[in-house]
Amino acid sequence: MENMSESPVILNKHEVERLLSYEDLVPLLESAMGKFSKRDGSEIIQPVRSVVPIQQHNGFLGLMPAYLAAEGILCTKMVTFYQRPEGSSLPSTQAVVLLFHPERGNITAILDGEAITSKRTAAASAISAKFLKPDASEVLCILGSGQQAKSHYDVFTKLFAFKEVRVWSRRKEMAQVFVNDLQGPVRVCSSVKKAVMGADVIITATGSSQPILFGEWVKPGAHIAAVGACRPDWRELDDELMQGAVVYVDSREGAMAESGDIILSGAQIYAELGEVINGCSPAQRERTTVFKSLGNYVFQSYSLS
Ligand SMILES: NC(=O)C1=CN([C@@H]2O[C@H](COP(=O)(O)OP(=O)(O)OC[C@H]3O[C@@H](n4cnc5c(N)ncnc54)[C@H](O)[C@@H]3O)[C@@H](O)[C@H]2O)C=CC1
Ligand SMILES: O=C(O)C1=NCCCC1
Repeated sequence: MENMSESPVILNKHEVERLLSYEDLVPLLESAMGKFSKRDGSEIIQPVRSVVPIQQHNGFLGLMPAYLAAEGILCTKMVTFYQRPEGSSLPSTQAVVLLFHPERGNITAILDGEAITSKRTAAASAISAKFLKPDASEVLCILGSGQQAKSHYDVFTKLFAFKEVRVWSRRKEMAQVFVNDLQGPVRVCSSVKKAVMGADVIITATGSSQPILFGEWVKPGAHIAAVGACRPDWRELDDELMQGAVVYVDSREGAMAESGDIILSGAQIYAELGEVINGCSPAQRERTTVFKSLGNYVFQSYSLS
């Protein structure tokens, strides 16, 4: 979308949803993750995001600039996340992505960031599963029933052939509402333990700040895409799980600054997912693996630019 005029293009949520397909996004994101992990500053510059905590409202504002020289992408995302009470009509995650002309510095596009965040995050988890899930993966389990749960359901069922999909949400009726909106069969589970027992792939996409997923319930060799708990004092996974698994991250610096599951458990980071993509670190599929996702790189606008 080349915009040479003075006024930036403005795309709302529906337009972004229509234009941003997983077919485009997944391979582009995989390539970008690989480039990022080379730490070759001439390819991708992306500092750890700045976060402004908004403690009195259980939220934060994140500022996420990035420059992808080869692709000519200069952009920043601004995102807020608020822990909302169950049933709140407000979205927990809201965002805008600004694209700049890398030579001239003017703003070329203003994009709704909610759909970008949903799809980009789910695409990153799908890439982690592509490399790290057990070879014979039959059961997918999703913890949470919000925006990320939905985008993860969409891309995981699109890319992989699971025989069974389960969902758990802290209020069972919310899990039922979630399932009612989907096309395929999904089993609503009444506890995290029931949902995750025997699952090959587990997605944690909740707003929790305390562990909800415990290592003793997880099938050895399972792959966990841990999407929530993006603050240094928030958790979704317990110490046993974190310490016993092979832990992959999107960005080492980001994880050490922001992931409560890593910082508070003392778990060692084994590799960045980009290092696996580049063939520099093995994908230990036979072990229990955790991909701790933080979203800490702004390839959000990649396939729209
Ligand atoms: N890693 C990444 O790149 C990204 C991570 N996130 C994170 O993903 C998580 C989910 O985000 P959204 O789906 O946008 O939020 P959402 O509000 O749409 O859904 C949150 C879900 O978590 C559940 N939940 C909230 N508090 C809980 C608790 N204490 N225990 C158990 N379940 C709880 C809610 O019932 C709901 O099902 C958040 O933690 C958010 O920060 C969001 C965007 C990108
Ligand atoms: O990468 C993002 O976008 C987000 N990451 C953590 C939670 C809010 C959104």
